[in-house]
Amino acid sequence: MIILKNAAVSPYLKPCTVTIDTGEKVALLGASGAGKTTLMRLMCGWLTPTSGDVIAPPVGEFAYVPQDLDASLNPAMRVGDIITEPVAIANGDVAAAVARIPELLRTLDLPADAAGRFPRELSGGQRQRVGIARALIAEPIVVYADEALSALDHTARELVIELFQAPGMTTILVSHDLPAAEKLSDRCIIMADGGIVEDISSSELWDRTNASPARAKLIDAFELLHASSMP
Ligand SMILES: Nc1ncnc2c1ncn2[C@@H]1O[C@H](COP(=O)(O)OP(=O)(O)OP(=O)(O)O)[C@@H](O)[C@H]1O
Repeated sequence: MIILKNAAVSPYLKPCTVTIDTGEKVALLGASGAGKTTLMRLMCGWLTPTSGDVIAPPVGEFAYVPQDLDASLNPAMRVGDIITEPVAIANGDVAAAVARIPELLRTLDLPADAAGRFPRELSGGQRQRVGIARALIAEPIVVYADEALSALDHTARELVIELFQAPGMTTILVSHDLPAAEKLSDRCIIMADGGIVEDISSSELWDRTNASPARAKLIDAFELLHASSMP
């Protein structure tokens, strides 16, 4: 469970109060600069609130999937070591993590011998999937994904969508992609000007009745983009 009680990061984030239950799938939505990453960093414990409280799983129990998965891989390390690195850093059971690699490679549709290769010996899409394997190796109970999905190729995206649906896994994802947020989450937290302005069920995402100005703008932007991409 993640609990924020009036948690603020002055001057960037206004007091935010939110409770996320274990297993919930939550999307953080909002325009650029709305405060999504700041809120996520607060939940990860990478930022300390200047006021209020944050209760969230500690390092070792959550995974963070960065936006640029490919660039997050160390080119000088072999894929197997890259994948198990978070376990080694957390002083976890590296041998058990190594034993999980073959299954993870299969799940993510990566070559069976990928662990012995360097990132440059894989395709761009395969490297992205190595980044996902790295995030999932420690069997996190919470996964934070900061705009990670938009950069994924189709196969990796579908795989990640499936993995994120695992019951019991809490997923918090920052997204600019409304259809993806609707598909991947049960709940949408809409942010604007450094604060939470709406906390709604994903089924209400497209309903303009009582929509906050921030959500109405997101819907407008999506429709504009969608209309302009029509022939
Ligand atoms: N360390 C910092 N120094 C200065 N400004 C900061 C810092 N951290 C956050 N901000 C500001 O706080 C606001 C929220 O930033 P944040 O990165 O959380 O937005 P976001 O909603 O994730 O945006 P984007 O979608 O563009 O990534 C922005 O105005 C940003 O410039």
